[in-house]
Amino acid sequence: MRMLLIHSDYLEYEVKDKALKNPEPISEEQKKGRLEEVLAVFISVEKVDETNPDEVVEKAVNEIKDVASQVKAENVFVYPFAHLSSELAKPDIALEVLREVEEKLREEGFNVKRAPFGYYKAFKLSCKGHPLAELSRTIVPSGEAKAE
Ligand SMILES: Nc1ncnc2c1ncn2[C@@H]1O[C@H](CO)[C@@H](NC(=O)[C@@H](N)CO)[C@H]1O
Repeated sequence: MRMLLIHSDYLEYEVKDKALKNPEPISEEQKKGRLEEVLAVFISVEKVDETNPDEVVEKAVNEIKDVASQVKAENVFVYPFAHLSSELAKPDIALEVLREVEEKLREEGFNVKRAPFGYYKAFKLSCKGHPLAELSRTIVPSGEAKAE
C-alpha cells in the first residue's frame, strides 16, 4: 500500500464519471464531499497487500493515527487513488481495504469521510505547507520485501 498524506485547510471532490465498469454504488449526496482542517490520505492498495489485507489495514490505520496526532488533525479524508503504484490490487480487494481503513479510523474517534471508489473525480486541495504537511508511507504485509 502507498499513501500520500497531505495536511490541508480543506479537501473537496466532485464525482465526474465512472472509471471502472462497476464502480462503488453511491447516493446523490456522495457525489460531492468536503472536509475542512483535514488530513487527506490518498491511498493506492497494491497487489502485495492481497497476501494479508487485515495486517495492511492495521498498519495503515496506525500510520495515519501517528501522523494525525503529530499535525493535530481530527478530520481524515480517505481518498482512493490509483496513481501511487504500478502494482495495483484488484478493485474488489482495494475497496474492502479502504472501507476497513475508514471504519477503524472512525472507531478510533476520528471524523472520517471516504471519497467514492471507481470514479473520475474533480478535487480541490489546500495544503498547509508546514514541514509535516506532505508525507508518504509505504506499507507491506510482514515477510514481504518493500518494493523500491
Ligand atoms: N488498487 C486501487 N487502489 C485505490 N483505488 C483504486 C484501486 N483500483 C481501483 N481504484 C479506484 O478505481 C478508480 C479507477 O482506477 C480509481 N480512481 C482514481 O484513482 C481517481 N483519482 C481517478 O483517477 C480509484 O477510485
